[in-house]
Amino acid sequence: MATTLGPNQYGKAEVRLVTVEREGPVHHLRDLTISTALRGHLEATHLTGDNADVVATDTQKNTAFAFAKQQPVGQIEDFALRLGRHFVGEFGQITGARVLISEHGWNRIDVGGAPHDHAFSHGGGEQRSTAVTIRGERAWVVSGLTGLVVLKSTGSEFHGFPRDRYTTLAETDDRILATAVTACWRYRTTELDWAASFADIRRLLLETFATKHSLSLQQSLYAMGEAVLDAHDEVAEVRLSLPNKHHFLVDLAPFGLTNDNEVFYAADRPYGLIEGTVRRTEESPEEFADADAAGLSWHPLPAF
Ligand SMILES: O=c1[nH]c(=O)c2[nH]c(=O)[nH]c2[nH]1
Repeated sequence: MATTLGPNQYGKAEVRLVTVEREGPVHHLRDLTISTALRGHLEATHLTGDNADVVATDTQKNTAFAFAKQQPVGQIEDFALRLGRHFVGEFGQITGARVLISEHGWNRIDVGGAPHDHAFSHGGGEQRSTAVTIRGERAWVVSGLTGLVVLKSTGSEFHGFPRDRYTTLAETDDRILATAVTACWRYRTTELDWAASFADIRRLLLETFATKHSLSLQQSLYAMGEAVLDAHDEVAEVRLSLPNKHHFLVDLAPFGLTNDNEVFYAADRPYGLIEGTVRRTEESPEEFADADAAGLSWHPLPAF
C-alpha cells in the first residue's frame, strides 16, 4: 500500500501559566492557557522515528515559562508573536508555528472600598483569546473573546418565520434575548495597542447587543460585527458564534394565573446556535492590501 504523510503539526496544548509581577506590595496577576504547535520538516519522526528535528513539546512548554520570567508577559498577542517567532527563528526545520493563548481575568477583591494589593476574585467564565500563526517571516493575528454572557429583557422580537405542520413556536414581539458571545476578529496588522483595541471592540459588542432592537439573533449578530468593522480599521473580519439561550414563557394558566412576560423557564439545552462572519466589501486601502488576505489566519492546517 502506498501512503504519504499529510499535513501535520505538534506541540504542547493548554500550558497553564500564572505570573505574579510585584510592584512593591501591589501584585499583578496574569493567568494564561497557552498552546503551541509547530510545523515544518517533520517527516523523519513520522516515517522512521528519527527525532533529530523534533523540538520536544516539553521544550515548548519550558520556553513559555522561561519567556514569562525573562520579560513581562505583556499583551497576549505580543507574547504569542514572541513565542512563535522564537521557534521559527531558532530551528531551521521549523517553518511555521501556531500559538493560541487565552487569558482568564482576575479582579482585585474590594476590601472596605479599596482594591486589595494581592487578593483576587475570579472574573467568571469570560476569556480573552488570541491565535497567532507564523509562517517564515509572516505572521497573522486573530483575537477574540469567549463566554461573554449577556441578556436583554426586552427589545427583542421573533416573528414572520415560516409555519409548517411541525411548527409550534409562538410568534413574539417581546422576548428575552440572551447569549454567550464567542467573537474573534482578524487583524490586518501585527503591531498594535492590543489592549485598547480589545477593550473598544468588547465595548462595541456589548453596546450593540444592548441597543440594537432585535428582530432575530441573526440581525443582532450582523449589527455587532458591523459596529466593530465600522469603528476599527485595523480589523478585516469578525466571526461570531451566538448560542440562543432560550427563556421560555411558563404557562401559568393551569394555576389560574396570567403570565405577562414575567416568569420564564431558562432552558439549558437544546439551544439555537447562530454563527456568522461579517466582512468588509470595499477595496483595501494601500496600507492593508497585503494584510487583507486571510492567509493562514483561520485554518490551522488544511486537514484540521
Ligand atoms: O433569533 C432567533 N433566530 C432563529 O433562527 C430562531 N429560531 C427559533 O426557534 N428561535 C429563534 N430566534
